[in-house]
Amino acid sequence: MGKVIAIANQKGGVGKTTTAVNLAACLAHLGKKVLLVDIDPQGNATSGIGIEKGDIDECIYNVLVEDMKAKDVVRPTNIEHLYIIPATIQLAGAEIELVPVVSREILLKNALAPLKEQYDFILIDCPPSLGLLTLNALTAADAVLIPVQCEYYALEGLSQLLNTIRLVQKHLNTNLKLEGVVLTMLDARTNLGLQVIQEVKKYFREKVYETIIPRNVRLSEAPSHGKPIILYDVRSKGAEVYLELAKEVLARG
Ligand SMILES: Nc1ncnc2c1ncn2[C@@H]1O[C@H](COP(=O)(O)OP(=O)(O)OP(=O)(O)O)[C@@H](O)[C@H]1O
Repeated sequence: MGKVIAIANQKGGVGKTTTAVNLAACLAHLGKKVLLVDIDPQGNATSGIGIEKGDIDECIYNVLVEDMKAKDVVRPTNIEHLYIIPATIQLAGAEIELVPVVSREILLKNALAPLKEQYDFILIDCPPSLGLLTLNALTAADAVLIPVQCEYYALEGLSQLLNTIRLVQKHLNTNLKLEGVVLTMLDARTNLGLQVIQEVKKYFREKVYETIIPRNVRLSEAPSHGKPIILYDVRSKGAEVYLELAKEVLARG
């Protein structure tokens, strides 16, 4: 059975999508069959992986709101072994449209269940909120990976997220584990970074791995330089840190 990892943090711009896209590409490069599920209405993982917005007929919206089968929305990407369920701006209304739906927190879990046997990893790129879409991701996931940008307000935001994760563990998904914390856009290990890690360890008994993604890692080497989300060529130096992260994810199993 494939492992489902939600990449979540309700804080905006902390590196969720950049981590999701590059981790997915690196896991695929290491020979794993990977499905990236974009549940952020901004659709940055979708465009970041190379799918033009005008080129999308069906997306995760049709799965969650219109009951379409997830397998019918999966698309191949230009990267071998990497597939995506795209998102479009249509998804922005889904949280309101789903209000009358009973068990609306488990729609994604149910939709992805038949795909778990077909992929080694399913990565879910969450939107910057703790709303219904993120709850669906946390409920569908086996583990959650938290990108944290180490700045002054990081700890406060993190404690909100960890509180939500604990509530999800209690009420919606007793199997949810913490996969790890990715400290993004850091130049070096700082006191704030260490404080963030300590905070996480207070909440979780599982061993949490820590990966540091430096700020502006050779952005100029990225083939999609100039786009908001950088998808590194896995052979480039910029991808090294994501390859290390992918190896840690594999080692954890
Ligand atoms: N390691 C990094 N070094 C420099 N810039 C980075 C790094 N990681 C991400 N960025 C940049 O920071 C911005 C936000 O990153 P990203 O979109 O991945 O965050 P996000 O948490 O998914 O955002 P949102 O909350 O809007 O979904 C992007 O412009 C991205 O290119």
